[in-house]
Amino acid sequence: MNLNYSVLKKIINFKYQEYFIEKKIYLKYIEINNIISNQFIYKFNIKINNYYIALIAEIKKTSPSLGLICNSFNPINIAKNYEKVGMTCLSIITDNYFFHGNKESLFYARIICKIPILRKDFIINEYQIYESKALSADCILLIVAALSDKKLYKLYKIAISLGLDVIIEIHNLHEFERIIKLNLKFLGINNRDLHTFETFLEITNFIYENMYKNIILITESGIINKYYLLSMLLNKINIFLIGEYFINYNEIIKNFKNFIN
Ligand SMILES: O=C(O)c1ccccc1NCC(=O)[C@H](O)[C@H](O)COP(=O)(O)O
Repeated sequence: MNLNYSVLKKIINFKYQEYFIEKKIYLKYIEINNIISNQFIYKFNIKINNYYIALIAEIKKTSPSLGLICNSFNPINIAKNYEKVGMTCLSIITDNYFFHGNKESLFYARIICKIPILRKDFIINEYQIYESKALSADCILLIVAALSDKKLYKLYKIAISLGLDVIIEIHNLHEFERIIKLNLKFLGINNRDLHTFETFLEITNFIYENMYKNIILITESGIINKYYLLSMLLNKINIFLIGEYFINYNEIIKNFKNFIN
């Protein structure tokens, strides 16, 4: 695990403090939620098996790399709109300190939306996985760059045992080698280096060209126009996680139609 001085390191350090304090707060919820979901991967699997693209639309107000993205941020309305225009799944950032997201948004979006939801946060302990379940997330993200092998494997197993889907996220081939043993069917590739914020879409294409072809890739970050998307489609990458581009405009529906057309 390489956590040299970087934003990711700051976030992870902060998470250790945050969860030291928060652990008791959600305990009540955690005891009452036993719903098995497993809908997230299923949904985008259906899309790509039928030769559609699958879009995971991310809801975030700010980010360390971009600052404020959305002025009049209403995550529940955005979630409703995204569902209405036909997004495959939602990704809701619940980190508060760095992204100004919150857990309640996910909880309420889950009540009003039928499409599956990824809880996007920096998961570093077992407790957060139970918490994700309690919030009714369908899927969690595990960032390889933020976890030791031992912890990554442990958290992955716990999440699967609770009926959560998991997207494991890598940024380079070294991280890919660290997760080979998990025998994954799906893998998230973040085009953004979370230490430096440099974003290159070629990262996904490069990893695709240098790995087994039986793993389906989800490309994440930096997709800000349809030409980027088309270039990825040529490489048979057809699951996209898109935040800034969709959220940046208030006219989400118009924007989405432009994007698809
Ligand atoms: O985006 C950041 O600034 C960031 C910083 C540190 C850790 C994670 C970060 N982003 C999370 C993401 O991966 C993106 O929000 C997601 O892939 C969507 O990216 P985009 O379409 O470029 O908004």
